[in-house]
Amino acid sequence: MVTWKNLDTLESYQELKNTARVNLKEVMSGENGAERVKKYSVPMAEGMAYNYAAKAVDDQVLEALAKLAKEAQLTEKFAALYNGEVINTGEKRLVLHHLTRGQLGDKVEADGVDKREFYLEQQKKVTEFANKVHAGEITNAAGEKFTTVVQIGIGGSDLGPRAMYLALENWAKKNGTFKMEAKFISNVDPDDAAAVLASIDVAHSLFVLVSKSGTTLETLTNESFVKDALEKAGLDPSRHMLAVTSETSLLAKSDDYLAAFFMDDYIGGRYSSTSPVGGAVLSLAFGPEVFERFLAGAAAEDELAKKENLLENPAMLDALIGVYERNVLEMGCTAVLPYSQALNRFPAHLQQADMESNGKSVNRFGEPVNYVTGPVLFGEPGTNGQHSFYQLLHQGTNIVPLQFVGFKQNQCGSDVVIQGSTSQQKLCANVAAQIMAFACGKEDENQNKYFAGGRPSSIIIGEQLTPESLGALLSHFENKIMFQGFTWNLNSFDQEGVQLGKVLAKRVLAHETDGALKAYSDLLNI
Ligand SMILES: O=P(O)(O)OC[C@H]1O[C@H](O)[C@H](O)[C@@H](O)[C@@H]1O
Repeated sequence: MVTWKNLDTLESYQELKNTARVNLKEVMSGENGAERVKKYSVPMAEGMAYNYAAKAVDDQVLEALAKLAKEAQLTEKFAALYNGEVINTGEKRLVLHHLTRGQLGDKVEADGVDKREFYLEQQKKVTEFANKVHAGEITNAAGEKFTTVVQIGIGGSDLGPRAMYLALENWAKKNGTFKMEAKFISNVDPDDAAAVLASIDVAHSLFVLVSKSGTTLETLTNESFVKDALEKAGLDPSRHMLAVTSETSLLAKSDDYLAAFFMDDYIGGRYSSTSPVGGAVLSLAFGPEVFERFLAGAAAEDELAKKENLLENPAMLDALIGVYERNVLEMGCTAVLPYSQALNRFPAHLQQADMESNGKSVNRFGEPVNYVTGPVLFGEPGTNGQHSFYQLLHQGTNIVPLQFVGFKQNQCGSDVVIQGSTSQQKLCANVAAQIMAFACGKEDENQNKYFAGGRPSSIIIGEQLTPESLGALLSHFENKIMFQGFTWNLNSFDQEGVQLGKVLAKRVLAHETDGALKAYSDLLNI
């Protein structure tokens, strides 16, 4: 049995607050620092490692964090989740995204079926469909092969799949598994759909309409936009569109689609990349085998999240160091900085995954909490970010904990030696340099050129960004967010905070406004 308690009622949290602060600059200098880099590292799946040498922790803090993990029953709560308890209390739902990629515990039955079987069956349907499209067995009305796939969706039905597609696009081209180009339409801004439509050959395009609820205004509007374009091109939309939705949504009952693949209410939108929400577009783009390799990487990382020993559980450790930074060291933001161009949109996906999950002021029982919860998360790939917002990270008045991600090898294999080093070496040299610059700073009599240091970071290092390591990376962050939510005693799986704006926008469109909202409507010519 697990008990759900607020963080500030836990004894180990008080103990953690009383641990001595670590002087990062000191501990990362000299041979001491070199030792830490070797010692403070946890293996992840697929040969990756989570290295936290440059975080402001030492053995005492880690011990206190281990006690906190125990008292907060993080392992037991994760087990309760994957064994099918109603963890999403706000919506009274199970939370089963792990089951889309593996079986971590007991068989979970809901709605009268074995849920693992249900997810496998949907994945099989996606695989069969994608194989038929690639083989030219499913074609357009003229009998020609589809060459492009366009995902229409927003939020969780866009960000994760889009980030994953971009992460593997060049890898697939290099490895001969690239099958179809993918594009994404998300924004209700008509310029988004128009630009995508103008960039493709609609007659040879498949459109995947993705909406778990089947009611999202932006997605339904964009569906109409695309249907209109197909009709204007003399094409039958039902020969070009498929749907990914929950079985209970209205979309599931429509005959307007070539095929429909299902998820259910137990897969949160922002956790749906490993369901058909990501599966359809990724299988069509790269082949189902690549998608399965991605799932295998996620499943392997999920297994590590079950480990009770904090120092062997990278997601739990990352989560608790984050809680320490947020609640004890009082740092309000966090930045995710992948030194990999392919992870260009990964921070955007994590913005939703993290902030929509843990951006909350009430606990899982709806009672206000007396401590801070999820941080503001942002990020950009390095080295680009270095020439942009790193100024604030190095010398600003806020200390922002950083999460670097780096790979030893690039994806495309092409590189050049300029001034004695390859571009890949330059990329990796930069991330190493940044970690040390943030941790140790630099003395200077000129205050303008002085770097205080003491700015904590971690780095996930992998061999290469492949389907497996991408899956592992995704799982790591999903599980990190989950463990933080457990520690803060939040329900990380609902998102009531997005509702109010939707309701007010409807009112504006129906011209049912007064006061300032009416004034804004007038200003915007609605
Ligand atoms: O997949 P859908 O039901 O269309 O939902 C799309 C998105 O919109 C909602 O407003 C939520 O904020 C997101 O969590 C969700 O991913």
